[in-house]
Amino acid sequence: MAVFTTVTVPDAQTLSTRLGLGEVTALQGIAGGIENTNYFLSTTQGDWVLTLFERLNHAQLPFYLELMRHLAHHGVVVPDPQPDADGALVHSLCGKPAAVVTRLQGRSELAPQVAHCQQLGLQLAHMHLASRGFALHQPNLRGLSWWAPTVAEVTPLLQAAGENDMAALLADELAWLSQMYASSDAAALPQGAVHCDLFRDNAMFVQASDGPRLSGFFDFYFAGVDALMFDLAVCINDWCIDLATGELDGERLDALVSHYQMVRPLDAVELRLLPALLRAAAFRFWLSRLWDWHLPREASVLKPHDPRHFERIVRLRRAQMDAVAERLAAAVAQEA
Ligand SMILES: Nc1ncnc2c1ncn2[C@@H]1O[C@H](COP(=O)(O)OP(=O)(O)O)[C@@H](O)[C@H]1O
Ligand SMILES: N[C@@H](CCOP(=O)(O)O)C(=O)O
Repeated sequence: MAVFTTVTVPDAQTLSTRLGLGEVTALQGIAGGIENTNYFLSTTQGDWVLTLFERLNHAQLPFYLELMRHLAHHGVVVPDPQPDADGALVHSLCGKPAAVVTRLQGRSELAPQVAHCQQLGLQLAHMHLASRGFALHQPNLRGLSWWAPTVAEVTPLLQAAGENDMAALLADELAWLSQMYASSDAAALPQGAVHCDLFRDNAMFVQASDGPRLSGFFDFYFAGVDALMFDLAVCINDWCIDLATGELDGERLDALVSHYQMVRPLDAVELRLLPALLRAAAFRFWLSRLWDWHLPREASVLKPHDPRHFERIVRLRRAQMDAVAERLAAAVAQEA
């Protein structure tokens, strides 16, 4: 359950009135999620999601909420944060920073098929095109500059637990990725404000007569400026794998990459570095899961995700660089 702070109907009404959203007709806590307090809120003017932020503070939130608003106003299917009379998107409720965003229809597809990956590829590329005009800048806070100190923090804990192989792999992979990021190819990668955590549980689908239709992406609270291909790599490592083994599923990979390419063709350096960025994206989540596992924080991460899943993926992507490069080139060629 993810209601850390209880919100009453009068509390919600106060905020709804301030935002000009009408009378509250329903308020229901949302069970999913691990980080924030979320409620479905219905008013006489529509259906919304009310979030009370348990970790992020007022100063940190404008980047994420303004990005969502920018994307929503440029035709991308994302929740639209509602402003107050002064145009502010970050509000206060029950002593916490809060936001009210439009509610997406549908549900997450936790066993995505080719058709879901095609939709994801199209909409992800649209989102990357739309984010180009976004004026605020914040780096990906879970990027390379977070990795080195976090590896230093986690390594002694792994060693104390007798996980010396794991600690060695962490160090080796960090060294390889640091070198990759220092290359001229990496410096040439197109960048933008990207989601950085677009796993299958952060998208919604509705069923249309011709198949699933992506109704939106949400949970932008790890977004930041990074290579567009890093965002695509995060998606591939979650949407296009066999969850039990971490192995890539060729058909879903082709579907995602070829449909992305239809909207935003990859340039040569992006295609060349994508296998390396698959390693980077796997490493990022392996490390954050190790960090959550060994250094759990109060009032967040109720049930830490299993780091072993991403350790497996790191090992696979290291071993499969050439095979993955070939497969990606074929997927891109489908649409050339
Ligand atoms: N804009 C939205 N529209 C519809 N449902 C949403 C929306 N935002 C969040 N949800 C629902 O709330 C749940 C928790 O949201 P999430 O952002 O994952 O929480 P947390 O930040 O705590 O991890 C999601 O699984 C989804 O069901
Ligand atoms: N997707 C990350 C964890 C982030 O949690 P979220 O619920 O905020 O998406 C992972 O799987 O490690």
